[in-house]
Amino acid sequence: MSPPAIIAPSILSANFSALGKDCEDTINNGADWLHIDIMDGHFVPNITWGPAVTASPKRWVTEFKNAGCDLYCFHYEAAISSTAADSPAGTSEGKTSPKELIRYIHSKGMKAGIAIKPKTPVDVLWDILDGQNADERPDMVLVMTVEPGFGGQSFMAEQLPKVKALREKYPELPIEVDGGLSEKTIDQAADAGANVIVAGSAVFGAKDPAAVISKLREAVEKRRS
Ligand SMILES: O=C(CO)[C@H](O)[C@H](O)COP(=O)(O)O
Ligand SMILES: [Fe+2]
Repeated sequence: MSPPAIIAPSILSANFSALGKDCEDTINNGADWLHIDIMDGHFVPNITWGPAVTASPKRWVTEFKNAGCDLYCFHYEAAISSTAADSPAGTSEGKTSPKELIRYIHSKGMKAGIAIKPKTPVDVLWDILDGQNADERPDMVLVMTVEPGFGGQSFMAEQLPKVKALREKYPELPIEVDGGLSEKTIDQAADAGANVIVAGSAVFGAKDPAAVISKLREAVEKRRS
């Protein structure tokens, strides 16, 4: 059976002056996960939160584990462009490949996700998903459906063939979509096979966030086979 619906509101669209309350309300409204975008002003043209964030996805694994993260999802493109200087403080582990980074995240007791930007072909993931070592395989793939950087952008339906190709090849893999998801776009994403749904403005901008979360969930659940 395909994996269950997981609704992950992006707190990028929350009220930053009442973040704790917004997060609590969102969980009470039925969200499964909270999606926290770590943006560094370098990989994407925006800065969000995190300790003095850099372009390296490996640099902050331990810090985010200690801060309570369960799943650490990094960008494939950031990993392949990282350098030795991006290693975690106090280590000299050198350049990080996506497989090494997944193994490192697992060694810290977190699940690992790998994200691809709209211009990155899905083919780059096959070798990683088919890796011989289970420790080096991701627990989730994220197909970005906007250029990462900002909430409130339009959904890029042309990214959905990537989701479809992933779902056909990996019936049980959690597949996340992020960017422009709402009651208007969820059907296309769910049809393609996405089950982890990130929604920022659609949830935080809604009069009834619980109803939106529930509709997003229903759309995924009714397509499960
Ligand atoms: O990763 C992101 C942007 O890079 C956000 O998670 C995403 O944009 C969510 O916002 P919205 O649902 O409003 O598009
Ligand atoms: Fe995001």
